[in-house]
Amino acid sequence: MNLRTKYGIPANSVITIAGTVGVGKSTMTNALANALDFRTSFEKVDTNPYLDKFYANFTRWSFHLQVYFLAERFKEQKRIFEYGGGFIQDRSIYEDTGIFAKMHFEKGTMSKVDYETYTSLFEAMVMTPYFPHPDLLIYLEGSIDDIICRIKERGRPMEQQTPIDYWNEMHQRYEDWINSFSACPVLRININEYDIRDDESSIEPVIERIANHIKQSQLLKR
Ligand SMILES: Nc1ncnc2c1ncn2[C@@H]1O[C@H](COP(=O)(O)OP(=O)(O)O)[C@@H](O)[C@H]1O
Ligand SMILES: Nc1ncnc2c1ncn2[C@H]1C[C@H](O)[C@@H](COP(=O)(O)O)O1
Repeated sequence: MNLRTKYGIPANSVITIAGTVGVGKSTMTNALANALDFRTSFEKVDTNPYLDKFYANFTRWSFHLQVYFLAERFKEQKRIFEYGGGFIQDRSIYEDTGIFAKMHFEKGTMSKVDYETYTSLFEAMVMTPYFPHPDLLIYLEGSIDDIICRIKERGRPMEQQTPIDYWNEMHQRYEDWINSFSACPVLRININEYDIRDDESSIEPVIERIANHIKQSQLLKR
């Protein structure tokens, strides 16, 4: 019996993993998909044509990058829908607007007109009754020091050259954002509560919590 069946997680569930850069979303996405026998939906970092340029010049490329991410995530949303669910998704679509676009607008690295154009596109595409929200958003949280260590350890050049203040600000914004997030049920997990890199079996308690959370949310919906 696999862990999905053992804990009664519906085969068509869609679980999205949220959290700041470097917190461990991709690692968790892989671990959960393997354990539950679900498909994965990843952000494509290496083939993103704007990401390097964006890190080199936020003001010049922030609008282009947001539109690119929005299109990519929307295509992924369609793919998930066409398969009928059964997916773990690395980063939610809500973070693009709630964290990144907002932060760049408020810091002055995205113009007001670009931000308004982007927001209206996002709302027209996502905030409609036809857009399927995930069954669960897992929010990974950890201390800024641990997260910065992970960003350094991963070693993406564009992120190494980015000032620490950028990651500090993002970390704070994530905390504020998740405290008022209500588009779908949320399970908060601290990165010190599991160790899937060195101990594969530590995924099982996480799965048990996911199952309980999905069950509770379904009861509340009735
Ligand atoms: N549970 C963990 N324990 C220790 N290191 C981890 C853990 N999860 C992820 N990492 C490491 O942290 C870095 C960032 O992880 P990643 O999953 O790529 O984060 P994200 O997708 O949130 O940006 C990687 O080097 C990864 O190996
Ligand atoms: N919407 C976004 N705006 C700006 N930058 C973004 C956005 N979504 C992801 N990113 C960046 C952040 C990281 O450098 C890479 C990949 O994110 P990760 O959290 O490591 O999966 O893309």
